[in-house]
Amino acid sequence: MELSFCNASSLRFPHTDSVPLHYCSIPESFHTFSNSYLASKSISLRRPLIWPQPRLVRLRAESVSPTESNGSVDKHVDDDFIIEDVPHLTDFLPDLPSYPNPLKRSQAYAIVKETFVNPEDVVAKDIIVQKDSPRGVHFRRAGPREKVFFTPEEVRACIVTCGGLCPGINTVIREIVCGLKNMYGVDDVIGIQGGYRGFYSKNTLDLTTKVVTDIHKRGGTFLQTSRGGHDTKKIVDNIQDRGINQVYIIGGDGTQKGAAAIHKEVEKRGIKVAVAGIPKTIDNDIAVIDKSFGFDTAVEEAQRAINAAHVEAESMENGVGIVKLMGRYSGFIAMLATLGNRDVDCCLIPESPFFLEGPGGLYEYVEQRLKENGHVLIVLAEGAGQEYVAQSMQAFQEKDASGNRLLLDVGLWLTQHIKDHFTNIRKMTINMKYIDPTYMIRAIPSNASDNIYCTLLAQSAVHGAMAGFTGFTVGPVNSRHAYIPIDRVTETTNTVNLTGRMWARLLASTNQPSFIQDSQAVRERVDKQTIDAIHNMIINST
Ligand SMILES: Nc1ncnc2c1ncn2[C@@H]1O[C@H](COP(=O)(O)OP(=O)(O)O)[C@@H](O)[C@H]1O
Ligand SMILES: O=P(O)(O)OC[C@H]1O[C@](O)(COP(=O)(O)O)[C@@H](O)[C@@H]1O
Ligand SMILES: [Mg+2]
Repeated sequence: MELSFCNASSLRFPHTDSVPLHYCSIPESFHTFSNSYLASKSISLRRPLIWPQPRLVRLRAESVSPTESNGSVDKHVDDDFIIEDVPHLTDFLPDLPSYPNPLKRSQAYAIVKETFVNPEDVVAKDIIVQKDSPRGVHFRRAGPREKVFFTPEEVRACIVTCGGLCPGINTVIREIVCGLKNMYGVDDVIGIQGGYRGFYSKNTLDLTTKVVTDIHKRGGTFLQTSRGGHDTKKIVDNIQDRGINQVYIIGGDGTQKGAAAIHKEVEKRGIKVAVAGIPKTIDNDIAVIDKSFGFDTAVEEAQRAINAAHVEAESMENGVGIVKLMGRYSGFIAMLATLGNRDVDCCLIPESPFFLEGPGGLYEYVEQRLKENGHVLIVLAEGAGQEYVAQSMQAFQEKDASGNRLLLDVGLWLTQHIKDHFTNIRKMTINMKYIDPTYMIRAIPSNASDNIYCTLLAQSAVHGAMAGFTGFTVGPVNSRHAYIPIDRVTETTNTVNLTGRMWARLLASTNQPSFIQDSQAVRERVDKQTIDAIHNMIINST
């Protein structure tokens, strides 16, 4: 297939009808797919795809010498060096005064050699490159800046937690409060209770370092959470009424979309409010960042359930242990909990369709393991096989308050089907043990490594907001913390790459069937889906 530029403002897909495209409206994710993807598929462009305004490289006044500086600057150094920058309060409040960062005087940072992040520092999105590959996409490196745009006395910060639970939320809350106080001398931090709707329907909590000192030892969220209830206007009215000027929003993909809407409304109203998103998701489904906080804790905690199922299964003749783990659309917990365990015979995830009957199917494999090993252990993600469950239950699509599709219980469904098959068709007696530990895993406090991660996230968010950045999400990209435009993390979902090496490692470790009879066909399907996704994005953006 060949893609070519027809002219500067339209892009043609020769194999389909012509799809006109304004050069200035190529969606960001297009670029993600584009240069490297297109190159790998031998798709040639007559000129490289580069980011159009306003997402083109913009390093602001902080990084530009006084002679160069007259507001924001396009730093279009190289066609293939791209910085996806985050907004700054001075974008819509150009006369905002700045102040020297008080961190320099703080006890903690007094002897640090380079207290402040070099404004030119960026973090590369892709670190596996070849000699001739484009330099690609970069994000602004997180950390303290020489100039801040708030005095400690003027800051009134708030923290809100939304969506499902995840280990480590309380650590993030604690470290935002302590970071603001201990690094910047900020005393005024309030907690919004019960998620987004708490902005306009509940009283706030005063969050002092004393109040939050022990909360990291508890699971859940000290501030409570909810789904639904996002009303941008009411929320921003409330932010204004309460005199809040820094908003820290902890939550998943839905929450980050809400944060982006708040940021846009704030910008529209021209008020000095920095909006910082801290990504939370136990499913690890947030794009761009390496991994979400609480994920390691969840994988570790899942071992207890998997081990229990294994003990049960191996203690009886023809024991079948099934464990259901979280993962709506992304099977990361199931995949890594399986890889970390080694007793698991089969892992089923939403990304990888499976089938039950016939050669290469699950029943055949279960029977083989029962004969070879006397027992079998299956781990499955809640989103796996939903199409089967929906068919057999003739369910209609229900949604939760946030609009997420409510899943049917695939664990119970699979348990019943395996039982029926072996009892009625194979006339074998099996001992089935099904464990669903999902809420138990989510509700625990984070482990030590996640606590460290949560601290970095919280402190990076505080540094970013104090430096006047806004509309950003913070997170590690190739293990260096970065400020990422919120839209960037919400426009796609992080899922297990079936054609990547990690899934192959799992298959090699469990020796389970891949449920793929024709791997070339799957690769082509994945490729086609990618091309279709690009195509759809182009259509949607025109
Ligand atoms: N597209 C959206 N725009 C604005 N707010 C949203 C959007 N999607 C979800 N939200 C809000 O974000 C919050 C959490 O969303 P949810 O999907 O339940 O959890 P998570 O953030 O963990 O994905 C809810 O209050 C919901 O109303
Ligand atoms: O029952 P609840 O509280 O709605 O949560 C269930 C969902 O929450 C999750 O744990 C995480 O979802 P979010 O990231 O959207 O909060 C999913 O794995 C699961 O489907
Ligand atoms: Mg979500």
